[in-house]
Amino acid sequence: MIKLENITKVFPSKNGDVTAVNNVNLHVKKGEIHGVIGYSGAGKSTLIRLVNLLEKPTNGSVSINGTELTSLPPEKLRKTRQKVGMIFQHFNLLKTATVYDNIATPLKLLGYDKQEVKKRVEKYLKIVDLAEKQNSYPSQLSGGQKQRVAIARALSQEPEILLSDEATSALDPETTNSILDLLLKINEDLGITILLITHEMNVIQKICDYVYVLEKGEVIEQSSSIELFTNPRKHTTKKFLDTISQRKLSASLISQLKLNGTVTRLTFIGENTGQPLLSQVSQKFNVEPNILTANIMELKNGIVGNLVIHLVGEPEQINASLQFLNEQGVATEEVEGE
Ligand SMILES: Nc1ncnc2c1ncn2[C@@H]1O[C@H](COP(=O)(O)OP(=O)(O)OP(=O)(O)O)[C@@H](O)[C@H]1O
Repeated sequence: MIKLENITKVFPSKNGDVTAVNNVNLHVKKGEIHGVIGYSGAGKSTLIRLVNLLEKPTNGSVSINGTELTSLPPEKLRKTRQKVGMIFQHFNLLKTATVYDNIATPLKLLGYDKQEVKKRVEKYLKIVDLAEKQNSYPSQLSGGQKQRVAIARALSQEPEILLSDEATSALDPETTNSILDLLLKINEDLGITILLITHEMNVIQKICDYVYVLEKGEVIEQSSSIELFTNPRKHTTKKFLDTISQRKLSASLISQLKLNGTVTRLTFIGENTGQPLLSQVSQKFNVEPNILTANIMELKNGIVGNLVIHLVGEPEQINASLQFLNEQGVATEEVEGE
């Protein structure tokens, strides 16, 4: 559905060229939700703007439904762009227009007649649960409601793809959740493919099927969400995971605990709390496992559990216990003090 191949974007500047996006490949299949996560300056905004050619790539190709966009004549590009809706961090609503007109105006400009415009505005306001606000002005709405209007406006052009540029970054956690629920509903009920950029791991956790970690313009790690949450490889990915789980323990505590054992993170898929396995470990081997932190993360496609344990015992017994846990499908990772 969306395919970026070897995409690079270089901005020339007085102090030398800036490579905002460097040789990125990305493939979003129909009906999936993919997320790009990265810190400020990683190149996220540039990357998402390359998808509908709001930025022209310096190198590489962008295809939507098999159509290569970079070589399309303007009229055909305009038509293809209509398949791609976009929502933004700051909503981009017209302050002087009512909710109704914010959605209706772009439709009128596209040439739809009055009846069709009315039908669509009402249909999509209902989908975003704001039917009663059509005569309000943006200043009379909360942030979450403004984003709902922006979503209705994007949907009213009946796109196949929705691009989300930090759509929840300006919202509080509860409102963020309700907007993410709405995006899930849109994806499921209307079959719309979603590509989003974010710096918030909870957004990835809640709605993404697949994740790309972007750093200095490059994708440094990519995988299904479940794989990323169970087996993060890069330091940056682990730092993002630290923001949503109690993965961090103080360095001094870890050093102290390591005097008579190891501190190990166990990650497993499913609701199993890990407790029965730990009982087996202490029965089979001469070790004593103590749970230091525990949490369960609900992802879009499953549940990932995380336990940090202090395993007390002789090194050979500890190694044998860890091997046993690996054989049971539990990922183990030694926790370092930072
Ligand atoms: N029009 C431009 N001209 C020159 N440099 C640019 C331009 N747009 C972006 N950049 C540079 O490209 C790099 C990536 O910027 P980009 O805005 O894509 O990152 P980001 O991950 O979206 O960051 P943020 O979350 O802060 O918006 C930065 O170094 C930025 O300064």
